[in-house]
Amino acid sequence: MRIPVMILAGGRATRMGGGDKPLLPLAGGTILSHVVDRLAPQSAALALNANGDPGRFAEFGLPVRPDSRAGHPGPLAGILAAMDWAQELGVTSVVTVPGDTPFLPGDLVAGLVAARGPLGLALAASPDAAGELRDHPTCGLWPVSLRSDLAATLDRDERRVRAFTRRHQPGTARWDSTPIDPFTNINTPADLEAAALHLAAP
Ligand SMILES: Nc1nc2c(ncn2[C@@H]2O[C@H](COP(=O)(O)OP(=O)(O)OP(=O)(O)O)[C@@H](O)[C@H]2O)c(=O)[nH]1
Repeated sequence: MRIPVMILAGGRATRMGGGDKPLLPLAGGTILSHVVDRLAPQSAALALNANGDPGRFAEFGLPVRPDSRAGHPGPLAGILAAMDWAQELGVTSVVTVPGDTPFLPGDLVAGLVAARGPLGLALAASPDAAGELRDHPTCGLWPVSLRSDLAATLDRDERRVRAFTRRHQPGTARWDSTPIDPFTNINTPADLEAAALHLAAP
């Protein structure tokens, strides 16, 4: 099953000092180019969720969709935009990934599809430093059937992605480090430096 993927790039990057974190240079490309390279072979269609002038992402040639609900900060607004896009495409599910995770697995979409819960929701997960399995709630497979519940959640000004996913019995797809955790995200300049070193290693 080929499923569309939306890359969430609507954050404010406060820990990075502001601006478009996905467009920061990384190992001969940008953080976002690494995300796109990993997702393009496994998705039926790719789009970006970002607000403001879409022209700054022109080099990628991807559709850029703003948050469906302006004034609702946080990733849930981006996930709603992904569901709206999926509905327009006439498909029943959509995958979202954060735009600041350059090491995503090459079998992400297939793994999420295989792990779907009873309502069709699946989240990616990986063990943390203590070995505890930790889910990554912005990296998941979302059934469009949850759209009206998600819109109502935003209308109530609830912003926590985990609180939303817990209500919908998510399945969990696990990936281990190879040797880096594939869901490592880049939040700070030190994270960016560490990612560049990892990619430069032989
Ligand atoms: N559409 C949308 N996506 C968001 C928003 N805030 C965060 N995200 C996305 O959610 C994912 C996780 O974001 P965070 O790391 O929590 O936030 P960030 O803006 O990237 O960075 P910080 O401001 O440093 O926390 C990333 O893919 C962000 O692009 C938002 O207000 N709207």
